[in-house]
Amino acid sequence: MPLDLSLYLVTDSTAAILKERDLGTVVEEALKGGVTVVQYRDKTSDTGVQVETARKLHSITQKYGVPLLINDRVDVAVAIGAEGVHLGQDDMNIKDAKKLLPPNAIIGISTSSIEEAKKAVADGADYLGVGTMFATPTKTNTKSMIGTAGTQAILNAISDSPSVGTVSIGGINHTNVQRVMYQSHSPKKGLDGVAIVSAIMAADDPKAAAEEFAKLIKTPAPFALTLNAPRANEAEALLEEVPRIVRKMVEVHPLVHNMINFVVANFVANVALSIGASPIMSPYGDEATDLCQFDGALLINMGTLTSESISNYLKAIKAYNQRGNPVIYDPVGAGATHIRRNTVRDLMRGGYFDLIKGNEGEIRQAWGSSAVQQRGVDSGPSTLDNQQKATLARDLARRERNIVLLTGATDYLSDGERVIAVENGHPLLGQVTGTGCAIGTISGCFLTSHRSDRLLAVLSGILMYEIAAENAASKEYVRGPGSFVPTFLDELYAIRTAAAKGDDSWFVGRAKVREVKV
Ligand SMILES: Cc1ncc(COP(=O)(O)OP(=O)(O)O)c(N)n1
Ligand SMILES: Cc1ncsc1CCOP(=O)(O)O
Repeated sequence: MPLDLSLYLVTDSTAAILKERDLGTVVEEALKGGVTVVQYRDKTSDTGVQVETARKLHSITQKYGVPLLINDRVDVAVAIGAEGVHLGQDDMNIKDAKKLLPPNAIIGISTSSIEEAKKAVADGADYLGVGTMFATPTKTNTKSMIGTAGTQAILNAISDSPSVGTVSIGGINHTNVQRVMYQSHSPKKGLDGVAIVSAIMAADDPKAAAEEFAKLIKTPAPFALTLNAPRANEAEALLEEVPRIVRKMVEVHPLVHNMINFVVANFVANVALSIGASPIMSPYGDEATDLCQFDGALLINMGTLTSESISNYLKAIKAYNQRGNPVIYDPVGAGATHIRRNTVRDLMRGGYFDLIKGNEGEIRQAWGSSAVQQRGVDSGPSTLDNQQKATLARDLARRERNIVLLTGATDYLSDGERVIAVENGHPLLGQVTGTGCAIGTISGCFLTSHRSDRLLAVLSGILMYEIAAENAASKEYVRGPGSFVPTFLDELYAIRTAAAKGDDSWFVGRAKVREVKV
């Protein structure tokens, strides 16, 4: 029987999940919906009951040509002639299980670290249950939550073993399954599927739930990033396209939904209006289901975080992710408090960000560096040299499979392959609150208007913004931050007006951009 791990059902007979229903009926419905493997997992029944139940389930799975695996109990698998077993780290080891099982039996094992995964491969496992992906009420005694980043690291470590299958398990549902498959991906090895308990077993209609999973697994995530192969002179090639992308953004007049801190909301809304976009400031997560229909971008800026913000953010991220519209994350002050540190972790687990934008301290926190202590929202003294900043931006973008912008005197922008350094801008930008936050909004406008190359979209936004700042600062009547702000808005507006007329002269010879090799 071939092993197709794409939609792997793990059974659960507890009242909370199975309710009053018959296990065999629920499993059969799930099989009708497209489940490709069934694992019988029963932590409480006596051996006799387990053998009887397993035999009944086997007669059902055989009708659908789907393998039945038994959780933990090699003896039960042997007794009923099941296709294989799923073992935990504390169960019988693979070598001993092989002695008891027929030669073609399937053996899977749970792994939550690189060491466990490498050992499982060396011991001859057919597939690995990799997890726990996300916290789940179905199993609370899990060893560690590894998320997509931990899963990617495991896949990377065993990428020279293409024949060993992998499924992710823990907290996977219809909302996150595409992101789990997309982000849990190393260059040479991706997941073969997902293992699901409650999202199918507890569903009112297990057949429909399985069908929906099968459909989602086959379809690329709506936010999947197409990586454009770097060209010989990448920076120059990108720059040639910038004026066209700015013109396009002005034409599109994009909507940008800002969940932004109250300190900068007014300024940021004015920046968006000046460039020809349409801003809406809405911290209310339930509004996102309506707002995302307009195909604009969502900005999450956690500058003035409250106890209610997080659930609002997660609702909005879910709506925009499902629709495939850009989501930008600005983890303001990410390393300032333990609440913010946890929020970064929870939001990054909770949804997909097309762009993560922040200063050095914030990007290091998003990466998960320990001992990042920001003083307030400032980055604090830099601990990284330029090459390290470029590498950090590249690594985070590669891990998250998105775009990362690390801001500073030099901005580093990466899609995981290319790294572009931008040296435009003016020191007065650092003297006005909200000028950093506005880059998140600007990026949203450009990501909405130009979807085929997200790095180019964000680069175009940064250049429009920073060249306008240089133009403003060069006026002799600009004496400091106070006179800079209105002039800056005027200069953004001037570029927008020029672009609308097809005039690209604002850009000629102005970009200070280079490609960084890391
Ligand atoms: C496919 C898959 N992966 C992981 C597990 C978890 O197994 P284990 O760690 O042994 O925990 P229990 O399931 O025994 O509670 C699994 N069952 N299936
Ligand atoms: C068996 C198991 N092992 C790790 S998490 C888990 C339970 C997954 O359940 P659910 O799919 O309901 O989150």
